[in-house]
Amino acid sequence: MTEPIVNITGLEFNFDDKSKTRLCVPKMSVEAAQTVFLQGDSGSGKSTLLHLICGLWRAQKGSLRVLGQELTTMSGSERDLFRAQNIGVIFQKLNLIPYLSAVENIQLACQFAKQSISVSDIHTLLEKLNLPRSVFQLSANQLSLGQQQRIAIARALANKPKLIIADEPTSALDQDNADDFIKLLFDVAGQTNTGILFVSHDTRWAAQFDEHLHMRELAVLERQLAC
Ligand SMILES: Nc1ncnc2c1ncn2[C@@H]1O[C@H](COP(=O)(O)OP(=O)(O)OP(=O)(O)O)[C@@H](O)[C@H]1O
Repeated sequence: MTEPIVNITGLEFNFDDKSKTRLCVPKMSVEAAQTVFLQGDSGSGKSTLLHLICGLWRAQKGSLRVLGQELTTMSGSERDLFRAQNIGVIFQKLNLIPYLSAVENIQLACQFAKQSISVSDIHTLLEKLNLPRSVFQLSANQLSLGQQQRIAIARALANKPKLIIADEPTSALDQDNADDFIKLLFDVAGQTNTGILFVSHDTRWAAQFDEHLHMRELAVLERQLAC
């Protein structure tokens, strides 16, 4: 049997803060090409969990394997490279470089992942995402939010990741743009057999996902306030 692309057992993450906040995730998995909608109350630890799965943060205890690699024993730079090469990340804050064009933003992400991509492949990807050719060379800050979202998806897909992690990616969009965004994400991920772990407060789309997880069944957030 193949291992899930995300495979968590007995994970514990302690914030380095006075409140001694700890997130515990006994068990969680995402299968290859599976789409998972993750829901939870504000402050329940959704973003923290995604930061751990992306390798932005490192848990102190337990096991967190992504695509067969144990992230808890990697150094920060190893996790950065692993993320760049294997995980497409789309956060609410798109983190595009504002003065670079769509094409340059994607090239930069590929350079960081030590992978090469041709300009014509970038154009094909951007066209697939319905970004008009006329804006390919404009800087990101000259584009609409919806266009910037498309670049963020293209950048997340450029390295052909097996997993996309999206943390409230639609919260800055109006309903029509948000619906378009989800459709695009599913279309492109479906064509490439990419798994999706998607966090949102908006449950309208939950039914479209293969699995619907809730933080209260998945994790415990403990806080011991210092006296
Ligand atoms: N850098 C930090 N240092 C200490 N505690 C933090 C830090 N970031 C988050 N927390 C705490 O961890 C808990 C989980 O936060 P997190 O951002 O993961 O929740 P969330 O479910 O994503 O919330 P929301 O839906 O409001 O974005 C919160 O109680 C928060 O106060």
